[in-house]
Amino acid sequence: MDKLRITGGQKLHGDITISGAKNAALPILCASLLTADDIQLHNVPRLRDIDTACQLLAQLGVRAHTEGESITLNASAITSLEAPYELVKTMRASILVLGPLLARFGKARVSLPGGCAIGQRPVDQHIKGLRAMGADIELEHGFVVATASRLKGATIRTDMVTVTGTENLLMAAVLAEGETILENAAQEPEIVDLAELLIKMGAKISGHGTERIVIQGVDKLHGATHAIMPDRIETGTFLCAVGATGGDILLRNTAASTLQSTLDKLTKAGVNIECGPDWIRGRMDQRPQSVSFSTAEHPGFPTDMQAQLMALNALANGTAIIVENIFENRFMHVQELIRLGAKIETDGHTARVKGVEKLLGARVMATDLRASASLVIAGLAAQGDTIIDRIYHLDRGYDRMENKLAAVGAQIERLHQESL
Ligand SMILES: CC(=O)N[C@H]1[C@@H](OP(=O)(O)OP(=O)(O)OC[C@H]2O[C@@H](n3ccc(=O)[nH]c3=O)[C@H](O)[C@@H]2O)O[C@H](CO)[C@@H](O)[C@@H]1O
Ligand SMILES: C=C(OP(=O)(O)O)C(=O)O
Repeated sequence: MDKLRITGGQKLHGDITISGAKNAALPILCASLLTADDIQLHNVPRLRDIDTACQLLAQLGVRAHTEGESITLNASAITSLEAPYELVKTMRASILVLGPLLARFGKARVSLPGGCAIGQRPVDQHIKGLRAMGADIELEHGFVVATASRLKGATIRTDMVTVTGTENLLMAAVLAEGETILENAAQEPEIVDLAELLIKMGAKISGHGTERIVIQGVDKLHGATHAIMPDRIETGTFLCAVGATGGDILLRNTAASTLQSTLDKLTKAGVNIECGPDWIRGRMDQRPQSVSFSTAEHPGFPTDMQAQLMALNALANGTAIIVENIFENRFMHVQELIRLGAKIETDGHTARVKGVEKLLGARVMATDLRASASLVIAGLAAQGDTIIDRIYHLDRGYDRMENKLAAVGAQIERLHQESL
């Protein structure tokens, strides 16, 4: 297992190009199942979840051609309607093949995604919505087994806001007969990106980006070309890093409008933020100020940024109260941040972070994707060496993170398994 070694204390200076968004690319890759024509995607991030999604699509018979950050997919010769456990267990977003397979082929068998470290994460709302559209769904031997002659439009109100739930139902509804209304829909920018691709493919969708999405089903979709939106979480992660270390970084190929709540909190923490049409500059020349926050659905503060902003707070002047409202078990980075010298207490969904003047490098373990990112940020600001173990979590969702950080002055290197 690879590790990262970081020698902290370097200020970050320079440019970083932000990659395409993992959480937009994953549903969009699955949307290729909705047509027999080519789907040509650009700005696809290079990371492990994308490889897993491509393996899953290949297993279903989708042909893919990759060239740099572009992938062309063709689902004209599907050979299987089953997403096996081996692939689904490594990536929960695999459940996103359910809606498209059912809508186009009337059948799908998808392994139930395993309980992941950050919470239980059931898929009951995906199932409830597809049933409302007329699908017959059974849970058999750990698989969701779904059939439908043709899905029928319905008004669906999910019990809570769910991002992949909204995406699955959206992809099912575009080929259903009649009108579907998704109420209490997720409003995340990644939903908008998916809807924009589907519209290019001939889907009739309105209201995406609001809590009520209206879809008029069509008989057939066609090919399209689309560039994946920039990754707002990668953007926010690098801004937290410069907030913790100090310095001046220019993030290119990003979109400030997709991360306003994060930018607001970073500004309160003392980071000087300037935005242009496709760039954000973050400058920091002081000790950060503590900033309290609660995670919420978009446009609220994203749970996927909670760990990173906690790392910044660990070094801040003052005490921050952080409330995690989306996942029941998303504080696993706390124990590791404490190993670096942070002063954090948790009580249920609330963490109290009393900023310290310095962190000291130590050996720590990554427990999930954003927890790993928080340890990188803390390690960059800590005195001495930090070794982060189990960085396969980081590789799931960050595109060559250590290279991007090294290019702006961080002392960070990957220790490959064989060199350990
Ligand atoms: C690939 C992807 O886009 N992942 C993102 C997506 O995950 P994901 O789509 O899995 O997260 P959801 O929005 O579905 O989850 C929100 C909450 O609803 C619960 N829930 C969800 C569905 C369901 O059927 N039943 C149920 O109880 C979940 O356990 C969680 O407590 O949104 C999360 C919330 O912004 C982000 O942290 C993830 O990075
Ligand atoms: C939790 C995340 O991803 P996933 O839903 O793929 O586990 C994330 O991107 O932070």
